[in-house]
Amino acid sequence: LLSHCPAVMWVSTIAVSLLPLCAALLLWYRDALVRFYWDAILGKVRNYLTGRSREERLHKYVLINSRHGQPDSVLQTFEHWVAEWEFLHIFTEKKGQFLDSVVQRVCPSTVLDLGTYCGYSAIRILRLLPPGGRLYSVIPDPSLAGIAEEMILVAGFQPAQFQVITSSFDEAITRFKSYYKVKTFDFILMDQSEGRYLQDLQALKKAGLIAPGTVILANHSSGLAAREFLCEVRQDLQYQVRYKSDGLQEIEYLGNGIRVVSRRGPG
Ligand SMILES: C[S@@+](CC[C@H](N)C(=O)[O-])C[C@H]1O[C@@H](n2cnc3c(N)ncnc32)[C@H](O)[C@@H]1O
Repeated sequence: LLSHCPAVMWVSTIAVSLLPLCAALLLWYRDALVRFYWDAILGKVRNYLTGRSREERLHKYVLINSRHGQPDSVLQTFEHWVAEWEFLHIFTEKKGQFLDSVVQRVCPSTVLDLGTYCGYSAIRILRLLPPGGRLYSVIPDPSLAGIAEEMILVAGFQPAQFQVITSSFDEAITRFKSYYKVKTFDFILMDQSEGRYLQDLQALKKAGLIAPGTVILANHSSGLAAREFLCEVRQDLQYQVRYKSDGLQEIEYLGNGIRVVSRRGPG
């Protein structure tokens, strides 16, 4: 009987025709949905039950379970936490290996890590820096900065090798030359919110903190929020997008150098 009702037939037709769109949207926003699920529901329940934030729970777990002074053990303990306990938005597995390969190739002396979070990517980079290399890592939230700094120290790095900066990204960028005496960065990891990528890149350039040869690795740069950033670096002949892998874009600042045909990397 229902199949003879025109209204039901219309609704069914529309529902079926919208299915591919819904599937595409689910696929496109799957990372955001996973994040929402963990952040909004399970995370809050756990915060309530333990009286600690997720990052404080991770901090305690790493302090207890890692071998202090051994960066790889600290990194593995982070990864174990993510695999067994709670989702964290950090570089792991494929992305981490790609980050390692870029750092090893660039061999940077001065590094900027935008979006320290709990210090995972900072430790990952620090363990590959040449002697005398220094990493500056920026995170506006002071409680996260405290956790990250302790994690980096637990991994065995000395204060002379790194600086965790607790300030807005804008303020940090304006102070690198005057206060931290940074000339230019050889390598920049962009893992703050994607909507900031373009403005932070422009601010870094305006402040004279990037030079020909500076390599920028931008995470989640294929998403909608980073579209403007990606259009800019693709169109501007001063940049070369060199490798793409798993949502990561490796970009080299050439200045007025010559742009060569782009190469595809692993992944
Ligand atoms: C994806 S996490 C960085 C993860 C880190 N790179 C790692 O792998 O260990 C990004 C961090 O930057 C912070 N962040 C991003 N955009 C921000 C903004 N506009 N203001 C304040 N904090 C921001 C987030 O709160 C989070 O702590």
